[in-house]
This record gives sequence, structure tokens and C-alpha cells, in this order.
Amino acid sequence: MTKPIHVTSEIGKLKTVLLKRPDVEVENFTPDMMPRLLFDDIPYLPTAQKEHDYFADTLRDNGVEVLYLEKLAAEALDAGGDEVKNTFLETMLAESGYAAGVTHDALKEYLSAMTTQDMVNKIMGGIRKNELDFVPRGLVSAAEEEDYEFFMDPMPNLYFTRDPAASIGDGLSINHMTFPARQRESLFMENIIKYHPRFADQGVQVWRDRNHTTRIEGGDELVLSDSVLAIGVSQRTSADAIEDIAHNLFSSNSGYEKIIAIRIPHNHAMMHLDTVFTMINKDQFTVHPGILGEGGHIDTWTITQGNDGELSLDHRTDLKQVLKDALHLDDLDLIPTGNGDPIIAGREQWNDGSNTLAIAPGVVVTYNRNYVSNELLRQHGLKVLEVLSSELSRGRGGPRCMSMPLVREDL
Ligand SMILES: NC(=O)NCCC[C@H](N)C(=O)O
Repeated sequence: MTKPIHVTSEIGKLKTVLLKRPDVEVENFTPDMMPRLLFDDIPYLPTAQKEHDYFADTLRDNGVEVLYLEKLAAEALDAGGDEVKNTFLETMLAESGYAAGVTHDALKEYLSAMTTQDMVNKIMGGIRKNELDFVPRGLVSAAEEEDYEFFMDPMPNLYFTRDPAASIGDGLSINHMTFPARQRESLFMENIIKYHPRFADQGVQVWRDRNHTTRIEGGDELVLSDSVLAIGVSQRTSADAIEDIAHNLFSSNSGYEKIIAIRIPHNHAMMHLDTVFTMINKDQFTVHPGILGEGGHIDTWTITQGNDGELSLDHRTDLKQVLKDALHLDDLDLIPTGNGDPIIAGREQWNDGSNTLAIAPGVVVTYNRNYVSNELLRQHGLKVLEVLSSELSRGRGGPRCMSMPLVREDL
């Protein structure tokens, strides 16, 4: 039987993928909330949904099974039963700032009265104060911001399913994410893996769970082969989290024995490694020229198992040579976003021109708006499937960010 999670490369034929269709969460906020929610604008929902459906159809038309996070989450909680649902709700409330007290009780009563699917959708979409027939009183609530409209914030970044968890081999990392706006997201995946019949008791390994203080996000986790990963040292993923997952992978039967840690600028436009660097074929990668310093150099550390349980780190700055050595390649084609033109590269990277999703070796899904980068990919021999991007791109993520591969064919 096919394993429910099996990903041994970035480019093997994509068989099953997890998406989240954008819903009210992407419009249930005001401009002043945008920086905190990690959004740069407020998408027009009907168009965002049409674009997302087009993306999902493009994948289906190419033989990919598409699963939806919101559906799996509800099915997992139903399969788990009342106690699981109750624990999920308590954890979600606690992580939303309500471990106990009158507001906790009111929210719990409100959510418990819903069907599981409605409850999941409501938590994802956010809960306004005016939805409940309840006005918090008492000292604790007096200290809260009275004018703030929400009891529970929406989670607009959920359609970037890439980040809360990452498939690696026959397992995954379920991530402790960096910013509060996204930290609750990985609780859905934790419950899916534990309780959904498709995953529970199927030998899915959790290489690193979400119960950590050090942070890692899936946009930084690239599966280069069945034994090599690349992980970004970025705004969202810290060096100590990389060392932690390295220890876990190297000391288990994961098959992974090498991690290339790549340091990228720590800023919002390049928040993850996959916003500036993706693998698209056996010997081809996209790269945003803005991350490469003089002579095309960048800090990388190749991490392997050392002696006495210690990790061994080899610092090098020639990315091309590091990749060639790790993947045993004679040559390598690093394709610059925007064809290296500083204005075009900056513009197209901002709209995720480097953020390609490979659905087979040499076949990539990209945003149509990045026409210079797309044309260049074609010139380099790739098959490029363009998807619509006017509204989806406002969340600052592209096709790789919007997809979590669950199963790929081995190369
Ligand atoms: N892998 C990715 O680069 N995901 C894009 C995440 C965008 C989202 N607004 C965020 O800031 O987390």
C-alpha cells in the first residue's frame, strides 16, 4: 500500500498534495492588522477562490490528488471522537489566549454547538466579539483592549500549507512557527496525523513536533534527494531548530544524512528559502540573484553526523559547488529570477517569481504575472504551467508556498 507520506525529492512526480482553499480568513481583517497578520493587502475573496480553484484544477489535470486541510482537519477530529475534539478545542483556545475564565467558557460553548466542520471553519476564519451574546466583565477583561474587534484572530496564511508542516521521507516535521499570527496553524496538522484514518497508525514518523520554542517553517525545508535536505537559516527558521531536526533525522531511520543550511536575508519579502531558491529539475534550480553576494557567494553549512553525537559543520560559500557535491552532479543550472535584471528580479521575486512548484522533473507551476522569469525557465527547457495570481499573490506566497506535497514518486 502507498505510504500516506512519502517525499524523497522536490521534483519527483507529484501524486498527492495538501491545499487550503482561501475563505473568509483572508478578508476578515482591516489594514491596521495587516503587518501583524503578515499580509500586505486584503485579497478580493471571490477572485482569490477562483484563482485557487484554477491552481487545484491545474494540479488535478496533471494527475495529482488534491486534499484540503479544512476537510481533513474536521474528519480527523470526528474520527478521534469527543475527547480528541475537546482537547483540540481546549488547546486552540489556550493558544488563542483563553486557557480558562469566562471568555474561554463563552467561546467554548459557542464553538461546541457547531458541527465539527463549522467549528474548524469558524476557528480558521476568526471570531468577532459581536458574534457572541456575551460581554466580558471583570479585571482580566478590563485589562484587554476593549475596542479590538476579535476574540480570536483569523488565520489568513492557512492557504500557505507549505509552512506549518513539511514532508520529509516517510515522515514530517510539524512546526513551531515564528510569529503568533501563524503559530496555531500547525495544531490542525498535528491532529490530522494523529487521528485521521488516512494517516493514523500508518507508520508516519514525526521527525520534530510542534512542542518546541525554537522555530522552523516548511518554506525553509527543501527535500533535495532521498538523503539530502536544504534548510534556510532565515527570518523564520533558526539555527538551533535546524540542529535539533538534524539530530533527530540522523539518529533515526529517516534516510537523511546531510543538511545544507543556507543563510538568506532576514526580511519579509524573503521570509523563507523557497521565496528565493527552489529545485525544479535534477540539475536545475531557480535562484533570486539578490541573495548572492560578490562572486555569487552565500553562506552555507553542510551538516552531517560527527563523532560522539555531535554534528559536523562544513562552512562554504560557493552554493553551486556545494549543491554539485551533495547531489553528485557534474554541472548545475542556477536560473536567476527576472533574468538577473535588478528591477525585474526585485519585482518578480516580490511576487514569488522564484517560488516554483515542481510537479515532475522539469515541469513547474508558476504565477503568470512573473512573465520574465517564466520565459527564462522555458528557454532553459522547462515546461511551465502558469496559474492566475492577482489576488493570491497579495499574501506573499506562490505555488510552492500554497502546496504541501504528501506523496511524490521516487526519482
Ligand atoms: N513558503 C512561503 O514562503 N510561504 C509564504 C508565506 C507568506 C505568509 N504571509 C507569511 O508571511 O508567513
